[in-house]
Amino acid sequence: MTATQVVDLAIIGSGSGNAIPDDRFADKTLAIFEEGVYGGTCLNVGCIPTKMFVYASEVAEIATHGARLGVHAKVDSVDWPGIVERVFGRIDPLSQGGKEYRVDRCENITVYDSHVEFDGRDDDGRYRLVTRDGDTVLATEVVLAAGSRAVIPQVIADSGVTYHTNNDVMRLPELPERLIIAGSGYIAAEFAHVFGALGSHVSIIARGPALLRKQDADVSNRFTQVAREKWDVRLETTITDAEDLPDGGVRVGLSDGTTIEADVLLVATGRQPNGDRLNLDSVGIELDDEGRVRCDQHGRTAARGVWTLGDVSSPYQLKHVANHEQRVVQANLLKGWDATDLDAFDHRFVPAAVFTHPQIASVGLTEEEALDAGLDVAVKVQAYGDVAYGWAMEDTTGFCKLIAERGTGRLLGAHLIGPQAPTVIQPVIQAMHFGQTAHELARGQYWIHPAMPEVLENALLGLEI
Ligand SMILES: Cc1cc2nc3c(=O)[nH]c(=O)nc-3n(C[C@H](O)[C@H](O)[C@H](O)COP(=O)(O)OP(=O)(O)OC[C@H]3O[C@@H](n4cnc5c(N)ncnc54)[C@H](O)[C@@H]3O)c2cc1C
Ligand SMILES: NC(=O)c1ccc[n+]([C@@H]2O[C@H](COP(=O)([O-])OP(=O)(O)OC[C@H]3O[C@@H](n4cnc5c(N)ncnc54)[C@H](O)[C@@H]3O)[C@@H](O)[C@H]2O)c1
Repeated sequence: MTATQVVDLAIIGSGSGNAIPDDRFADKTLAIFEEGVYGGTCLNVGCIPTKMFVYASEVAEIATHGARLGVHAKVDSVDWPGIVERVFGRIDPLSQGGKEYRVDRCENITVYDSHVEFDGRDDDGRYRLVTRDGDTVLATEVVLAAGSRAVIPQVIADSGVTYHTNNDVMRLPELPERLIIAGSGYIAAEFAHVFGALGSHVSIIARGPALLRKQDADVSNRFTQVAREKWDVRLETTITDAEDLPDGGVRVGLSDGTTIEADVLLVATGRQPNGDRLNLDSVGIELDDEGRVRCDQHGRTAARGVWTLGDVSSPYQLKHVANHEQRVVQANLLKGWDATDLDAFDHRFVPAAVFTHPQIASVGLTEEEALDAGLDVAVKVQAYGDVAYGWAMEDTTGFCKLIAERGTGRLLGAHLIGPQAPTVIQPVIQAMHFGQTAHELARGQYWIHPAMPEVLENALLGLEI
């Protein structure tokens, strides 16, 4: 089909962007463009499937290490195709159903299964959007919700070696015996756990001196130490060359002169916003130095009527942030570009978690950031092993690190590594948002005994503020 359609609102990207149209948009005509799988990264190739794999790996990890609790269990076998089927047997119908809902049941919405780019504006000032399939849509307003994509280091791209990313590694036909992971951030840490716990031999190639270096230094160092005990971790090392092996598998050469052979190479070296593939110049929208679409706190770009949200523009590549920004932009679309009461992005206390093993969660400033900001800080590190539930688990590596301002007791940051860290941290996120001090959080409520959050309670009480 090639046609020209005129709409009130065009949305580029069906991830967080797909949540914008609701009943309040029933009187508007809309177009949604999606060049990939409907529903975007989180649903199809990101948060949700990865965590479904992580949970299976967690079960394997616990079984494998039961002996220290007196439970002698072992993992007899891993049914990788069965796990893949379980995960995508649930996810694929959700994606398909989401698309069918928009196509079949939303009369005011047209879905275009194609890459789209801007081609300036027409004489009436409407944005001209042209798809790769040859359709043209003229839109009064546009939302950029185009997300991000995996960055492939030049040396890997140029080598011609077969590599995988998060887009396809979860659909491998069989569990690889040996896996090489390039990168040492979120995705590397999560997939190392997924494949390592299920039985793959994992090699991580990290160019820096530690894994997860954006975390607080104590967390990054502890994680690196734990990781080195179970995976082949190569620090301060880069890939210098790579090739497919004649009988299958890959070989990579490293900067220290060694080589590694494996069945699969996974690239996890960061994600780049997709704004560079939208021909934004034609409508006067700029990217910042990190390649993100520039916008104000209300999600407005420099082009009147063009809004933006999520990975394509946000400083945080996280789904809960994309969802928040989507709600802000959705509200502002309804209020109108010039409204004086526009909603604003709230990026003050953005939490994040890495679902690796041990789990990691953080919110607020690292100790280094707090000191660099010139704050007078109190720091308390409390081991999971100091509280009753930690004893129950025989935990020896987990801890909770809190950073607060001396004098006021204002909570500045929390960094946890250990079982259920993403759940245990939530009271700190809440306290920071609602302005509760460390003392109020510690003593203004009950803490269930002897539950894991007691590690947080004890850390709060231990802060010398
Ligand atoms: C492996 C992995 C695990 C993750 N795990 C977590 C997690 O546990 N927790 C968390 O908070 N975050 C996680 N994230 C990050 C999270 O997935 C993203 O921050 C979030 O999905 C971004 O949403 P979005 O709506 O901005 O973009 P997306 O969901 O990526 O949607 C953008 C859509 O736009 C489409 N598109 C782009 N350009 C065009 C174009 N020109 N024309 C047509 N269509 C276009 C794309 O195909 C895509 O479907 C993870 C990411 C990855 C990769
Ligand atoms: N649990 C979660 O919330 C979750 C999970 C996965 C991904 N994500 C999001 O997706 C983003 C992307 O994940 P990611 O792990 O790809 O990125 P990342 O930014 O977390 O880590 C990128 C890693 O790649 C390394 N790197 C970058 N360029 C390199 C190069 N040329 N050669 C070698 N190493 C290189 C970096 O040093 C770093 O270790 C994350 O930043 C995060 O926001 C979130």
